Amino acid sequence: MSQNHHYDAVVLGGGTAGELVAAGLARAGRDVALVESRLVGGESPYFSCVPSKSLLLSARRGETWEMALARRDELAGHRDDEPAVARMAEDGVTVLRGRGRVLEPGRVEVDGAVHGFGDLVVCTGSEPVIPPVEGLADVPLWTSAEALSVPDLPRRLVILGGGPVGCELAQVYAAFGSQVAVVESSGRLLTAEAPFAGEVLADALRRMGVDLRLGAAVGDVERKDVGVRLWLTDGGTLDADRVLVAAGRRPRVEDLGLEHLGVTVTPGEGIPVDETCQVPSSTGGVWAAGDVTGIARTTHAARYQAQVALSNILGRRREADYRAIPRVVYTSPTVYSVGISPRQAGELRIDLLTAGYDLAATARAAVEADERGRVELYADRSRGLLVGAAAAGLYAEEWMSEIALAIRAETPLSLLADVVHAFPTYGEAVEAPLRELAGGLRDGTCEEDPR
Ligand SMILES: Cc1cc2nc3c(=O)[nH]c(=O)nc-3n(C[C@H](O)[C@H](O)[C@H](O)COP(=O)(O)OP(=O)(O)OC[C@H]3O[C@@H](n4cnc5c(N)ncnc54)[C@H](O)[C@@H]3O)c2cc1C
Ligand SMILES: NC(=O)c1ccc[n+]([C@@H]2O[C@H](COP(=O)([O-])OP(=O)(O)OC[C@H]3O[C@@H](n4cnc5c(N)ncnc54)[C@H](O)[C@@H]3O)[C@@H](O)[C@H]2O)c1
Repeated sequence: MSQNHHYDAVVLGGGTAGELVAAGLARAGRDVALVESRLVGGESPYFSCVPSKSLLLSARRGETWEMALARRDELAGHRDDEPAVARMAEDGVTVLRGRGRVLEPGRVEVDGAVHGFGDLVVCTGSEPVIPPVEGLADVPLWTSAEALSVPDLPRRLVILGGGPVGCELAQVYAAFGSQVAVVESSGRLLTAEAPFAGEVLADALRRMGVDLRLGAAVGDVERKDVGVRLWLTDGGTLDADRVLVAAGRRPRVEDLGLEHLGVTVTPGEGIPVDETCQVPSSTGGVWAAGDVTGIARTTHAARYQAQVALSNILGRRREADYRAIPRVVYTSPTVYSVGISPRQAGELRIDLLTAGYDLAATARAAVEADERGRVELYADRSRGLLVGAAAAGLYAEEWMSEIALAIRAETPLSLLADVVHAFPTYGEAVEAPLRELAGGLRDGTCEEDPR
């Protein structure tokens, strides 16, 4: 096959990470092509972050489903990527529409046309995992992409998975009147995070009428004359008009031809990257950023990795540091986690010192008439440093940012314990646990709240 054009760099995948790398390289004078098989912009603006946050906000405001849909679709640009394509063109990026696949070192095929490249940046994102449940393939399924782009409001919705996607969408659909059940095979919601966070959220969802089936898996699914019946491993059954699969996502690494560059990929696992976002390869010049690396799987992490890759491709060495990337579930109340979780600490054998505080004890909770939630801070006893935190509470995504900074900057606990917060804010809730941790590390004990 003859080659069309040689680019300094080809970026595979035009989502959050791919757009940022391609635009940055083009602005620096490189000849860049961005290959995108679906919509330039990727998941975040059209199928994930933006529509889900829009619907959650509409639910909190008490809007009708019709108003919420109109707002969601407006914010998602009606899933038209022409403005994004135009922005790429303004930056000097050539957009190649189609599926990209590496043919050999320095050559990539995009829907039959061959192009040359110097550097290759893989930003192909992730895809939903469909669990191997008997009968599931024979019933009409939604993944989050359908749930966030179609206009239907199912009367009875069963969600498989109680992670961030399952919890956010359970709250959306319950708020607008669907009868929602969540089946979560582990014993609790948000199983990767601090146990109290899942409990606060479970309480909020149950109060909205969500039927939580925790510790049960779906054993079998059968299509009925009307809807679907699901048999659970705990002996229970659920009837639904729609099943939404929210059972995790996996990096999109297959059929990219990376083996031609000496890159080993394992289905279900991220493309390996070093701290500069470079992929070990036999040719050099291979980079990856975003969900495809399987490292942090959020839009802000995709942007961070894209900036790191961009800097290194341009010859300015920069290393990624993942110690304080926030993980936020935008339900009401919000669940915010950052750094090491208690579960990870157990896996890594880190001896954690924990201090917590109920938000109900803040004056702000009384003012807002919302006393739900708690904050917990985790220090590494051997290093004497704050290494993780979790909070469930109103606006936690905003007032917990200082804790991310403290973890990233390794700010001494004695200094953090001296920081003054405005009254009356939820942010005051971190003061007592910070003092408790500082005191506990000094004395080898963890003191009671001295207030
Ligand atoms: C329901 C939901 C809600 C979420 N909410 C949030 C949130 O509130 N905040 C947050 O930070 N994160 C959120 N996330 C995560 C966030 O969406 C992702 O982390 C982010 O979109 C990853 O960006 P990316 O650039 O890595 O991949 P993507 O945005 O997925 O882009 C990858 C692109 O590559 C293209 N592609 C793949 N293979 C090829 C190929 N061979 N050739 C050409 N093109 C290809 C795809 O079509 C896609 O457009 C949410 C995720 C979900 C599912
Ligand atoms: N606000 C945000 O930043 C945000 C929001 C949503 C999603 N995300 C990203 O999207 C990714 C995917 O989220 P997710 O919630 O789909 O995945 P997840 O892996 O976090 O959670 C999936 C859950 O499904 C459960 N599960 C798996 N198979 C099951 C089965 N057969 N039956 C019942 N339960 C089953 C698992 O135990 C797990 O708790 C996350 O890694 C996250 O980074 C981010």
